Amino acid sequence: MRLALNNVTYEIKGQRILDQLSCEITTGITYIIGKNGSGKSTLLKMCATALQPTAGTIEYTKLVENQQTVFQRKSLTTEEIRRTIGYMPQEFTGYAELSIERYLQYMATHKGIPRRHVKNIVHKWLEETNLYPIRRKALFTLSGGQLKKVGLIQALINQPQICILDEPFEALDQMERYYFDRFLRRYAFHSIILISTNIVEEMQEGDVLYLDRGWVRLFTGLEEESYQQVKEWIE
Ligand SMILES: Nc1ncnc2c1ncn2[C@@H]1O[C@H](COP(=O)(O)OP(=O)(O)OP(=O)(O)O)[C@@H](O)[C@H]1O
Repeated sequence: MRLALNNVTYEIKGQRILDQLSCEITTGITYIIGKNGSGKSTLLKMCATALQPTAGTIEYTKLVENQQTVFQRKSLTTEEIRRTIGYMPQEFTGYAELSIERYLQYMATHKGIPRRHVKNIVHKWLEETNLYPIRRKALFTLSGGQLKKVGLIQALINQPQICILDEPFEALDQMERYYFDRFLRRYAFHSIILISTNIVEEMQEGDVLYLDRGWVRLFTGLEEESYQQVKEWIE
């Protein structure tokens, strides 16, 4: 799977938020970083097909084998992208009146997990993220960290090939961050994972897309030198 941004520009109310952004992103973790208001959430919404660029294109392609057994790149349609994506927006709320368990079972079914497996899969996630004891609480009664975990689970539950997570670790404690981070790291071998963050300490090895008025710098492998550089930009 490959994601290509080609001169992506986004304007709203006369303000240019992203200016001719171009880069290619493949499987693995890519951190989207930048100061407050630099356009991280806007970019992620566009990658999740929730917003359209004002100009330029966002293209997902995957390798498919044709009848002559030759591999070719095929562009995914919007429908195919939506079926392939797990997205957690920054302001995730889910269906506020549903309980955690009902909501996750609903999402798992909606995302195509066979009904006979749904209960077990949801049960496992609830146990592993310490949400099991409060599984019957309605989403609107949850704390910020509890809701964030539900948001992450719904995005990851069907192991999507594209995960788009907007500030996923905000409000999580150290152990919970560690749990999701370990999961994403394993998962990054076969999926594109986009994570926006303002916290450089959260970043592990990965690529970095730095948004600064349309400038883009992409690092492959986050080594000590690049890590320090990223810290300087953010501060
Ligand atoms: N609906 C809107 N109307 C007007 N301006 C908007 C709208 N949505 C976003 N913006 C502006 O676009 C810019 C980028 O917003 P965005 O939320 O993408 O930034 P961000 O990098 O995710 O910020 P943060 O780190 O604070 O979450 C901001 O200046 C914001 O005020």
